[in-house]
Amino acid sequence: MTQTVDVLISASSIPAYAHPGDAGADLRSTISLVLEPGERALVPTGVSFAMPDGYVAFVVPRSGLATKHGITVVNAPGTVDAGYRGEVKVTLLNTDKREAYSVNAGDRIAQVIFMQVAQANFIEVAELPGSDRGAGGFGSTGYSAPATETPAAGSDEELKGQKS
Ligand SMILES: O=c1ccn([C@H]2C[C@H](O)[C@@H](COP(=O)(O)OP(=O)(O)OP(=O)(O)O)O2)c(=O)[nH]1
Repeated sequence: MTQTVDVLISASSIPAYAHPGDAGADLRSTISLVLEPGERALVPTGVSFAMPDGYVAFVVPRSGLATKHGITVVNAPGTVDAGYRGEVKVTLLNTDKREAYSVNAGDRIAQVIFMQVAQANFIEVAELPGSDRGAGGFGSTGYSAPATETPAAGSDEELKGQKS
């Protein structure tokens, strides 16, 4: 079942979830603007929140705008702190190299996701405990599919086996 949290809101248009169970509620622009290729702009949404401590709101791109028009959120996920009472704004970027993108007032430009977060209680130590991964990162596990015991259907090994 979907968890909910009470969030106080002051808004010109209340963000809506398109479907039951959706994680993101759509944010609308309060202004019209044109983003030229490669251009970014800080876009007001007309909403301000008060959420409980221990929560954060993340401002993230809409996949349709990203895929069809190259519109993204520069700092995604934009972090709205629980204590922030100002207007939520979205730093939109038009990554398309050729096409300008027009935003009309009222357009759904991004979405906001509410999540529980913990603050770290930093405990300084001389040496960190070991782990399976250790310090490996940044592609240390490679990029191709891991080798398997059984060759995939249609693989070279399987075809060779059929021939012999
Ligand atoms: O996409 C975003 C990101 C942030 N904010 C607001 C809410 C957030 O609580 C505040 C500060 O954001 P952040 O901490 O990311 O910015 P900063 O550059 O570190 O500024 P500050 O010094 O004010 O913390 O700005 C937005 O409205 N939209």
